[in-house]
Amino acid sequence: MSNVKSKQAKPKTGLARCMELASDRKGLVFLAAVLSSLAAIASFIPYIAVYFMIRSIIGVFPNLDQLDMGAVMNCGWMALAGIIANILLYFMAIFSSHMAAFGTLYELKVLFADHITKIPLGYHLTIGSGRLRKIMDENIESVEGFIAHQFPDFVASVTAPIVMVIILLAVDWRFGLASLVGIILAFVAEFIGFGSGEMKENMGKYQKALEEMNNASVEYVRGMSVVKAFNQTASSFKKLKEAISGYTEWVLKFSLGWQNCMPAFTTIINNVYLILVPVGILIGSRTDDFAGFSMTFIFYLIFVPAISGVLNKIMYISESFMQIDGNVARMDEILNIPEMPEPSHPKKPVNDDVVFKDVSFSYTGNTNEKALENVSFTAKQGQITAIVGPSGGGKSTIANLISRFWDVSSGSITIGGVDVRDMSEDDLMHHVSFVFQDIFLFKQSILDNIRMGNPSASEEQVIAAAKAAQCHDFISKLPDGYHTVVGSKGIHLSGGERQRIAIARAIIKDSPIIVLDEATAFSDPENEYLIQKAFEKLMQGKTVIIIAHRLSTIRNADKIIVMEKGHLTEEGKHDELVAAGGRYAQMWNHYTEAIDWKISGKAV
Ligand SMILES: Nc1ncnc2c1ncn2[C@@H]1O[C@H](COP(=O)(O)OP(=O)(O)OP(=O)(O)O)[C@@H](O)[C@H]1O
Repeated sequence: MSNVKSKQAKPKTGLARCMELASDRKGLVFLAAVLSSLAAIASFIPYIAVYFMIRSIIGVFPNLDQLDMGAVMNCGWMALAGIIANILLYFMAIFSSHMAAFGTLYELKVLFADHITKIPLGYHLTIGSGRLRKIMDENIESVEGFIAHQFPDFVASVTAPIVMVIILLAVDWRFGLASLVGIILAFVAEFIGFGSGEMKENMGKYQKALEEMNNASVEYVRGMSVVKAFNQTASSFKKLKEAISGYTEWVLKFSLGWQNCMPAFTTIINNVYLILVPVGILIGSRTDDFAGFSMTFIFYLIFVPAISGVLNKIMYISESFMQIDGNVARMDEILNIPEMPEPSHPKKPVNDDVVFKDVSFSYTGNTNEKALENVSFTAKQGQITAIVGPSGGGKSTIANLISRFWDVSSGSITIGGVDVRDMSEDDLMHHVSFVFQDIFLFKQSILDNIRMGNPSASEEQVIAAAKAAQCHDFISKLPDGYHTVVGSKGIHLSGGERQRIAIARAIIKDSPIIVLDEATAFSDPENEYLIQKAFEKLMQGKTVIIIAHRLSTIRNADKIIVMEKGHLTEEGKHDELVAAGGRYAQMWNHYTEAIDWKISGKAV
């Protein structure tokens, strides 16, 4: 991987960053720039040819029979050659720039895809898939568009005005200056419109708001069932509503920012004769050589409209420059997330004890907002350690840190005596299996979904795991059995069935450590019974860390730890903790009261 694509790139302008990204293809980019400039220069040739043609005609007027037809024809050919040269040179420029752009895009996408698999998994939870998709699809694609189109046009928009100014001043400096006034005014209007810091900032905010709206829309669509179930509307989904309002605000600010400059710019470039004609009248009324004057004046009348084309191009390029600045900044924001460091000499755990030692962690990097503070406990090999506590206590954070979704801020987590940061990613993933509440099934066959836990497993092994996870019966009843594709032909799996498939996945993975997030609610007692049975199979002989929501399931746990506001407040077996009369005892009393209430409520 080239240094140029280093992910720690400092903030740069979009142009500089795109050039850096394409630096492996400098030759092609340079060729595109040269060809594009030549194309722009060639585009002036027809105007000059037409001028010479008219000059030949006026030179003999009214005696047209003295007209040198050869010279006139040559002018015609010259105009045609200019047009063809412009087309060919521009085609070759675009061809070269596309060659450079496609190669760069390919590498960038591979780099980005590789990078997002190496950043801490926790970032995926916070960045959001809508935003990542937009960056991958739109922001990175725009780098390709910029190198392929806007860069050659940008070079042409620098060289063309220079050549144009030289021609304008060389033929007659007075008409030249008169023509330049329009160009300068147009540039001023454009600079006010697009070049101001405020507009750049608005463009950045508009792009960001678009991203947030994307993210919120994806989330809204995903959570549609919940929104509907609670009889809510899109406008009541606060996040989406706010994202749409934010987008509306910035798109309006950005668009309205143009409202004065755009008409000014358009008026100027469409009225290029505004100053030229009065100057022409002034000079013409005082000249002794009227024939010479009229030739020159005609030249300017023919040539000056070419200015509009050049200035129009510059305007669109200015807009794309603002966009690319924001696009590469957002891409670099992700590329600059440090990758999870991999140990150079990975160590192997000697057993499957999981030990938290003085672990503190903050999601924000702000040490005042700790999600965990000085948490120490040991989950012994082959034992069940349950984590309980009120919402926000830090239970999921503990689970996430074990598999390095994030790295601890201080302290250490070891597996079999080895800090998880000193284990290779493969080894760590091999050692730990997760079963979360939020289960993701791919649109693939159930067989492949279970096999995800162990890609080399045979069909028989998959079926054995499914049997252990209590899902064989319902899978067998599906139209294509294990080969039924999830989500196809109206196949719908219940929450409990999905959870059992996830358990089958973990069973087939057969890692020695299981981190389990017990589901908070089961739809029916039968499902609950089956899931419990599946859990029991999964937990057999493993080191289990279970985030428990119903205290009945953990009565027999070897150890229970109570988490409150990021602190481990109690630790022990069920009976010990109940006897201690602390927070756990209080929770247990509430729990048994609730059960009693349910039973007596049923009896009434
Ligand atoms: N991705 C995140 N970014 C920032 N803060 C977070 C993130 N995830 C959790 N937190 C914060 O960390 C603290 C601990 O949260 P955690 O999810 O670990 O609690 P929990 O005990 O699992 O809660 P619950 O039972 O509701 O799932 C909370 O204050 C929470 O707001």
